[in-house]
Amino acid sequence: MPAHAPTPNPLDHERTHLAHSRAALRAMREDVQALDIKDVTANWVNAAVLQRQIDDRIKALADLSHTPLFFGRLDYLHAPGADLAEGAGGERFYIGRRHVHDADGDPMVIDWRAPVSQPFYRASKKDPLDVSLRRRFGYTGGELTAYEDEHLMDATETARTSKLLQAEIERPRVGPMRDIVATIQPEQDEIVRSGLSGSVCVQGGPGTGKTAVGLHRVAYLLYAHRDRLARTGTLVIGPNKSFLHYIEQVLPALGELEVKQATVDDLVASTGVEVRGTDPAEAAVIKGDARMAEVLRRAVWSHVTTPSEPLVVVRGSRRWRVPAYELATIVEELRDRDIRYGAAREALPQRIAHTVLVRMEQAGEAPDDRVQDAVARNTAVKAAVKAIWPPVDPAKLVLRLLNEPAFLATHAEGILTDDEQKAILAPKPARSVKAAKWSAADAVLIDETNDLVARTPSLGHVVLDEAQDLSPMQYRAVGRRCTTGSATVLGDLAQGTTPWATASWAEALRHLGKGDAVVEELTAGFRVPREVIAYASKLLPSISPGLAPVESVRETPGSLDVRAASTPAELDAAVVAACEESLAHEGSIGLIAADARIPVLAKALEAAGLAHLDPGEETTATSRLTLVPASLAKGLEYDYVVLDEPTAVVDGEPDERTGLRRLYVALTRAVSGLTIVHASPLPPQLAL
Ligand SMILES: Nc1ncnc2c1ncn2[C@@H]1O[C@H](COP(=O)(O)OP(=O)(O)OP(=O)(O)O)[C@@H](O)[C@H]1O
Repeated sequence: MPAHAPTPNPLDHERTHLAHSRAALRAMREDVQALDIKDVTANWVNAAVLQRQIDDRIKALADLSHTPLFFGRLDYLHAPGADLAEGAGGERFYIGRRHVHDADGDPMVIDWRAPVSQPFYRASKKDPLDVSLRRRFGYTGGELTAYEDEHLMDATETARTSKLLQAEIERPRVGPMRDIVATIQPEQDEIVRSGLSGSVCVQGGPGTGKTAVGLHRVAYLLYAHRDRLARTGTLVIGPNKSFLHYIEQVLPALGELEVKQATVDDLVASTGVEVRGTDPAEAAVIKGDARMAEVLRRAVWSHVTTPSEPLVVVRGSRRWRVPAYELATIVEELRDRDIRYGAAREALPQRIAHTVLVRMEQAGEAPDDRVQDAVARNTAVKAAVKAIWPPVDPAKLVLRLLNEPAFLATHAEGILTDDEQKAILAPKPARSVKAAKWSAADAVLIDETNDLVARTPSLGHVVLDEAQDLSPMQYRAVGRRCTTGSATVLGDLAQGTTPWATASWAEALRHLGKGDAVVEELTAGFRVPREVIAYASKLLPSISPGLAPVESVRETPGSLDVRAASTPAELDAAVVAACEESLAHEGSIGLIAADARIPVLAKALEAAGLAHLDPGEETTATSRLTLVPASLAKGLEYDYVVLDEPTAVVDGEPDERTGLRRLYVALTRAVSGLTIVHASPLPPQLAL
């Protein structure tokens, strides 16, 4: 499409292009709807698969009235690739969520993930990347109402912060998390578009866009490596169900419907045990320690015994004898090979049969493969295999370790101290796998054991969000699900609130098996206004001394309000009043409080006639107030936050540092305003 001369009213011109693009999208959809697959395939299975693909495509081509079809425009000085094709002039591209073409196949809108779209996110005055004009579009209720230009090659034009970007970030939040495809920042884009083969770890303070970046990276990778990832699969791992519910619409909005989501607990649920118990912190820390992997490895492999008896296989009138030392050699060879316990066990009968076959050949017989198979299935061989290399049931093995002090002592010798062993032994012995009160950490141990017995299948790419909270054993559980794929690890060391939270990314990545991942840092904050993040950052020296505070991109005067109630009795009323005031604004409101305060506050809200939601329930235009236990606030955000009694949030945790970290999370959930209401004195760090 040739570059046009400037028209008198650019907005009209752009609206025309929008109308034409929409018509083109409609035509694309109609084309797919008109497809008749009756003659293409007679096989009903193929037909069903094809029909599903067509239905998905029709869904993906829907024109959603509130999702702008394009959000940007790039005018190149030369047509991309002009250096290869002489004589090509400038070219104009509209950038949107999906590719749209006209009846001739010429592009009307280019997918944001295509290489020609990249300068929309990366070009700068310093490095214009051949772009003479970058235009951003503003929409109101689906109508194109504004645009903003940057002439990247005009040295006289002064750089301004984008009002459209500011408006996009401050657009009131109701409903689930949304995509940021129109406003991805250059440092975020570098992460989004980094290659599939390498793993990336992103350290970033609250609201720096880690989750957003991780999700857009998945969308990008699916675009760039669609076939490979369709085969191997992609997975997003988040801390809990309400968080996953909050983010679940982002990828579908970007046209990606196939990405799975799970918590770490969901992953290890494949072990089949029901998690009904909890561990004291001390036991959970030890069970989550990477040393447990070695204890389990030893315990599994301890089942293999060195054969001391010869094996005699009777076939017809002949007896074939394999002496014990030869069996021992086979066993040693299998042990030394880097294969799983179960795979080696399956290989053993064939190995023995092979030895028998060699003997037969030496005796002048000419046995074929069928004879080898028959020998492998021979009762004596089966019995020998069972004795030498018995099957291991992972749940039963972990049950024994946690219930039989002597069994644990044998395998934990030199790895866990006596006290550590005592700490993880079940207080009340459980009789069976079914009867045991398994904890979440136990399920991870079983999952590790499963993998020692049979290799866990690997996905193509895994995004791990809020990664700082995982134990080493949990990292291993995630890592074995992407051994042949790559990972995007997202987190903030200052927000680690589990007793086993990681102290360094290098260590976490090692446990994950991705020690070579690049660690990137995001420091620009998009969520929290400057005043609020500065206040919360006062906690940083106490909770994560090495970390730099987030630099908010947003100045919102009056965004922080700290109110003291004179008595505890007044506190509830003051909190309710603060919620009522917040509800006068547009957007979502989160009342965050120590978990123990939730029932009291729920009653107070009810008494005041204020209906509230639980985290994970969707906010709507009429139901905008969510009552959030501090333990579930991580990763979530609200336009206005009322924070109840900070000291209670701190005191709700087993130690002060964890308490202050929990408070840091709670203080950093607000997009437009934070009101803190307290009756007890604030933690001294905040008073500084
Ligand atoms: N480039 C951007 N343009 C517009 N909004 C953005 C951008 N980057 C991030 N945001 C917005 O900032 C908010 C915070 O992003 P996100 O939840 O991804 O941050 P986070 O780093 O994961 O935060 P936390 O550590 O609290 O989990 C979201 O509303 C997100 O949409």
